[in-house]
Amino acid sequence: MGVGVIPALTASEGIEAISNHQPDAVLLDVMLPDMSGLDAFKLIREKDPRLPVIIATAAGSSDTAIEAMKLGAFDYLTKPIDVEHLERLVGHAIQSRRLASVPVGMNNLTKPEDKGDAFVGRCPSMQEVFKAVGRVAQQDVPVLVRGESGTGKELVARAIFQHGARSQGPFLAVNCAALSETLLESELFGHEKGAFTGAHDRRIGKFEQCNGGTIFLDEVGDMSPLVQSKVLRLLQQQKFERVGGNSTIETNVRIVSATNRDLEKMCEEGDFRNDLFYRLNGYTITLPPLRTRGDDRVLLLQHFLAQLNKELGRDVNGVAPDAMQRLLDYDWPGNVREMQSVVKQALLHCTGPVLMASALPAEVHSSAVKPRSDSHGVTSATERGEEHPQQGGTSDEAGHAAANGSAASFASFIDDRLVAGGGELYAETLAHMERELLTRVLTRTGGNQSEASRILGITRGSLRNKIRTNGIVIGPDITVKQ
Ligand SMILES: Nc1ncnc2c1ncn2[C@@H]1O[C@H](COP(=O)(O)OP(=O)(O)OP(=O)(O)O)[C@@H](O)[C@H]1O
Repeated sequence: MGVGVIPALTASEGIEAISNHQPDAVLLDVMLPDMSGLDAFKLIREKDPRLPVIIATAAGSSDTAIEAMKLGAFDYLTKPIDVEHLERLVGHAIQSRRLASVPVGMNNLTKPEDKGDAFVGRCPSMQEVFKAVGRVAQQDVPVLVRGESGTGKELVARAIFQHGARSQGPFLAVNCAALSETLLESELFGHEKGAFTGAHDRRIGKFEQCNGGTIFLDEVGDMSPLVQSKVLRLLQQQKFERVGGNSTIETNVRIVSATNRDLEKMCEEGDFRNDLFYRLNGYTITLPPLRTRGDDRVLLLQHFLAQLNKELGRDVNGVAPDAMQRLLDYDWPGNVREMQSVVKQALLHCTGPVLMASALPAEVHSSAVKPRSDSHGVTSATERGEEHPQQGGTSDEAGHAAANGSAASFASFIDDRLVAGGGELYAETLAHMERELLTRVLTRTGGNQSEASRILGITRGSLRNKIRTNGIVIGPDITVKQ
């Protein structure tokens, strides 16, 4: 996995190693020569309550691990250890450590010498966001972070946690769109042994684990009605039951949630509970789309150039004027995340010290013809070409022109890459095809994701992830029926 490992044979050796090396995660056995795993866990937790600890336990003796999870351990593994599961858990633990501990540097809240993730923003609307974070972080109210995909909602959630009164407590993130209803319910609330097929042991959920801390519910608009009602009760009473359990458990968590969906409209249409919306929305912070952030776009380009030059071992220190113009003309449907990925792709294709327009990915080029969203708000390079008014004609003709146009743009995409020398052409071409396919199907279904996932033969969750990772925007001005 590319992680360094520091072994320790006793609890006291381990605790000393934690002080000396400040690891990102701890793998802790429960059978230790000098003390019980639970006592070792308590000592580790006293030192650093945010350090993710994964407990390893023998099959059939998971009680200690479950006890530790109630006290905030990250997760547990049963022996014999399944290496793939171990890798996954360690990966999640490191990511969780990063979310909780790497400081988010907002200009007006942290000093320049602070190391961490820069939250770049000088335009008035971003300054308002930073001020709002400053205002609300110390109040223990639920916060709803809104904004299109890739605008920085997770950074805001981390900043609220880090500047809040619970900053010494745990911070756990759950993506509500990534899990099926049953798995999400169990992830959030835990389950009792035998609650459903495959529930071999009791499991402690994130709300219980995160007691005293902050939980980040990402894509909160994707929760099913059942999970919505359980979260509502939790917000009202700070009480819940594990799935399949009778005893009521109390917890004390602060909820920061995020969504790119139109929750008001979802409430009107009965897809989201009104009462939950008001509870989650103690305070709203809305991130502006990147295309409205003026000169921040240049600041962000410089920021990503510097960051990615370092990461990729490149030394590209300028942007050619025509490349800059294209980057500024582009409307960034996938916002800051898309800019990060465009700069990365451009650096990989760049051959000299200056970033030339030819190194930019195809979607940025096709926006040179000023884009507009289609009537369903689904935008992509291809759709923009397709709907360009100059193409004229009937909608059928436009459709054929679009099909030919996409074939041509696809061929030229491959040709451009061949000229640039390739390197990752297979992966890039598949990504290009995927984006093309998704935007066409979503346009055909009028933005209806259920219908689109049926046509595509993939689950809705998987479609949502693909929409997100491909930076496809289904705008707020359309009716998106789930
Ligand atoms: N203003 C910014 N300055 C620097 N980096 C940023 C900024 N905004 C976003 N990023 C970076 O862009 C990426 C996407 O940000 P983030 O995950 O916070 O977006 P999001 O709105 O939560 O996305 P999604 O809706 O898809 O979950 C991250 O790598 C983040 O660090």
